[in-house]
Amino acid sequence: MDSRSGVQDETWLITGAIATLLVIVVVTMVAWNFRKKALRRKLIKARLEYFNSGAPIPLDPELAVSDQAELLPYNKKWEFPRDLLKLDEVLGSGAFGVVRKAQAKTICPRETVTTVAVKTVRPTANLNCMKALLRELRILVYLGQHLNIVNLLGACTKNIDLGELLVIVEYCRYGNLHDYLVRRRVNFIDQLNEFGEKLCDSAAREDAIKVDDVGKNTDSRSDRNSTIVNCSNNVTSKTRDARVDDCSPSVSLMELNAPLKYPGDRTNFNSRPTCTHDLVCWAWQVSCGMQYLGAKKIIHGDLATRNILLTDDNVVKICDFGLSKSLREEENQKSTENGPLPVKWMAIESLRDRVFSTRSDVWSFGVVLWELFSLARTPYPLIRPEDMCRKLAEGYRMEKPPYAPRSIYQMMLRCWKAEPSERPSFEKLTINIAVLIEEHVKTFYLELGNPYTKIYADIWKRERETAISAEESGTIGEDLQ
Ligand SMILES: Nc1ncnc2c1ncn2[C@@H]1O[C@H](COP(=O)(O)OP(=O)(O)OP(=O)(O)O)[C@@H](O)[C@H]1O
Repeated sequence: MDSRSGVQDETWLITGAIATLLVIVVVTMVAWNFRKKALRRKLIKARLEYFNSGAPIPLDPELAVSDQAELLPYNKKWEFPRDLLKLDEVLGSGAFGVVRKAQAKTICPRETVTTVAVKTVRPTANLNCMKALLRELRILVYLGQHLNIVNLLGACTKNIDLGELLVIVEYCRYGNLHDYLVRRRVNFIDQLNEFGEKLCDSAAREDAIKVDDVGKNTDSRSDRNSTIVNCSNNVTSKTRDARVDDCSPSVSLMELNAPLKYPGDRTNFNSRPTCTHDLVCWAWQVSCGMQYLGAKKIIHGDLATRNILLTDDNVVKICDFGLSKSLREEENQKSTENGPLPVKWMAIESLRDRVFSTRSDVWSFGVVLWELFSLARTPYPLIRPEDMCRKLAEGYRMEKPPYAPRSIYQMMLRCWKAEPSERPSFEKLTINIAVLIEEHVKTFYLELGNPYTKIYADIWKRERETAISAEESGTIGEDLQ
C-alpha cells in the first residue's frame, strides 16, 4: 500500500515537474516573441526617425526605385496629427491591410474637413505587413502628385512602435473599378458598330442614352446596331450635324452648338449607364498614370482593375503600390486571400523567373484592358493558375473581349508579347488610346490634372507647414475630440 502511494507520489511529482517545465517554456516563448516584435517595431521606428533626420541614401540608378524603396526618405512634412483624424467605417480589406473611410481636419487647402481613405495593417498582421505599408508610404512620398494615382495626403507614424501606422490617401467614392464594372453590366451601352470599330462621340452617347431605353441591356449585337451605329469619332460642327441624323433625331441644333463640356453628365454620373466611351477613357487614364509611374522608375507589380479606383468626374486612380507584391515576394505567396489569383495578371517572365519590370506592368495593363472591355470578367476563365505559365509559353492568348474596339484588342496582343522589349511603352499606349478619345475630353482631363502640378504642391506644402506648427503650439485639434 505504502509502496503504491510512493509510486503515485512520484508520478504526480514527475507530471507536475513536466507541466511546470512546459508552462515555463510556453511563457518564455510568448515573452520572447513579444520582445522580438517590440524590438522590431522599435527598429522600424528608429529607421524612420533616422530617415527623417538624415539625408537619404543614394539610390542605385541601375535598379527600379520600387526595388529599393527602403532607402527612400520619409519626410516629416507628411506627418499628420492623429487627433485631427476621425476613423469611420471599413471601406474594404485586402489580404494584408484594411482601408477605412475617415474625416481629416485641415488636411487639404481650403477645406476644413476632408473625407479621406486610411490604409492600415490588420491588427493581427505580422510585422512584414507593417514593413510593406511603410514601403508603400515611402513610394507615395517619392512619387509626388498625379491625377491618375491615389495621392498621399499624410501619415500618422508616431505610434508605429505600438503597431499603429496610418497612411492617409485620397478617397475615391465609387470604390474599385472591378466591382464597379460588375455592378454596371446590367445596363451597359455598347457603342461599337458592327465591325467592332467606331465609337459614337460622347455627345452622341448622351443622345443615344436618351433614345435608348436606359434600363435595357444592350449586350446583343443586334440591339446595339439598331441604336448608335455610324457615329463619327471626329467631331466638327458639320459632322456633328450629320451625326444628329444618324444617332439622335431628338437633339436640337442649339444643344449641339453649345460649348462642349466634359463630362456633360457630371451631375448624374452614378445614375447614368456606363458605355464604351467610359471604358476607353479609363484605359487612357490608367495608361497616363502608369506612364507617370514608369517615368519615376516605379514598378507597380500588381496592376489589375481591383487596384484601380473610380472617383468624381469619371477619374480613375491607380492604387496599391507594391504592398501585395512585396509581401508575396517575402512570403512566397501566390494568391491573395480574398481576391482572384494574381498569376493571371502576371507577365510570362514574372511567372517563370519572378522578374518584374515596367514591361511586365505593360503585360498587366493588357489584362486590365481585357477586364475593362469584358466588364470585369475573370481572365483566362478555363485555365487553372498552375497551368498559366505553360499555356502562355505555348502561345495561348485571350480572345477579343466583347466590347473592345479592334484597335484596342491589337494593343492587348502587343502588351502580351513574350519578349518584353517587343511590348509597347506606356507612352506609346497613351498616345494610341488617345486617338479614340475626343479632344475636349482629353483637354478636360489635362486641365483637371493641372492642380497636381507644382503650384498646387507648393500651396499644399505651405498650408501643411502652418498646420504642423499650429499643432506643435497646441492650437488645433480640439474639434475632433
Ligand atoms: N482610396 C480609397 N478610396 C475608396 N475606397 C478604397 C480606397 N482604397 C481602397 N479602397 C477600397 O478598399 C478595398 C481594399 O483595398 P486594399 O488596397 O486593401 O485591397 P486589395 O487591393 O484588395 O488588397 P491587397 O492589399 O491584397 O492587394 C478596395 O478594393 C477598395 O474597394
